[in-house]
Amino acid sequence: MKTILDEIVAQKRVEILEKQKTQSIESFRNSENFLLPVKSAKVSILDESKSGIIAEFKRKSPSKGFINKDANVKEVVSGYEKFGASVVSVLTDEQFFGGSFDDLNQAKEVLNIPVLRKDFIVDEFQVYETKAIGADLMLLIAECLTKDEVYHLSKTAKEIGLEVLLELHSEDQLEKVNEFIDLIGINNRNLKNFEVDIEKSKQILKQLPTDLIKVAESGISDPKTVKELRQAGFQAFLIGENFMKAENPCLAFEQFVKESK
Ligand SMILES: O=P(O)(O)OC[C@@H](O)[C@@H](O)c1c[nH]c2ccccc12
Repeated sequence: MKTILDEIVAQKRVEILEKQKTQSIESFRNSENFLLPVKSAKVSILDESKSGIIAEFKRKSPSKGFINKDANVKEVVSGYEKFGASVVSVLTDEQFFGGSFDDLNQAKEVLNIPVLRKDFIVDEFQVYETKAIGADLMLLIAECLTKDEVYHLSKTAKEIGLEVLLELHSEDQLEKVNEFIDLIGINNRNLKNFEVDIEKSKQILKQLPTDLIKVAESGISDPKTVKELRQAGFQAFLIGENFMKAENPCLAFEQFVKESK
């Protein structure tokens, strides 16, 4: 059966082909951002003066539809940083998540903490693009990549200075972890059917390499859950919808951080 993830990836491949008509890896290499140093998410997450939260800017999602269509990106992400976010995640997929490069650029303009490009990266072209648009790290989703693809894409990312967050959803994807991965995310949300199961993160955690930063992703809406996951051994928490759906995402974030300490 064709899943939403298959649909998104198929669409990505169409977009990449379209972009390749006018852009090339070479053009990315020559871009202004390309030689700029990246900010380390690893370092920021381990900085104990911050919350450990990777706060996400997400306008919509395939599972929820519009969450906050017209949110002001600069306002929201500045609040995230001010109240202790370790990293900001910005969706750059347009069709399914309502994101854009412009959102990422605007976020970059006001932030001092690292910015994660949240998208569906399936081709080397997008890795170079990620650096060219000024992101500090990128997401790779194990579910839609072979072990070889994860290896190749993460190696390329490291070569150009980007950090890599590899997202896993099940134990059998652990074999895709390699030496170029900086952070491992366990997605509580099954991208095939959108079911959320917090216990999932805890189960897989026990089997993760100890030297990597471990991120619990998705479906977190209670500060107590963060405490619980931190106790279990997670160092970072990727949270989007819970803040974005609030009338004032910054305030919601501030409150959440206080209660999750
Ligand atoms: O909004 P939530 O439930 O707090 O989840 C954030 C983040 O984990 C989620 O947006 C996400 C996790 N993996 C992804 C892959 C692609 C797009 C989005 C995602």
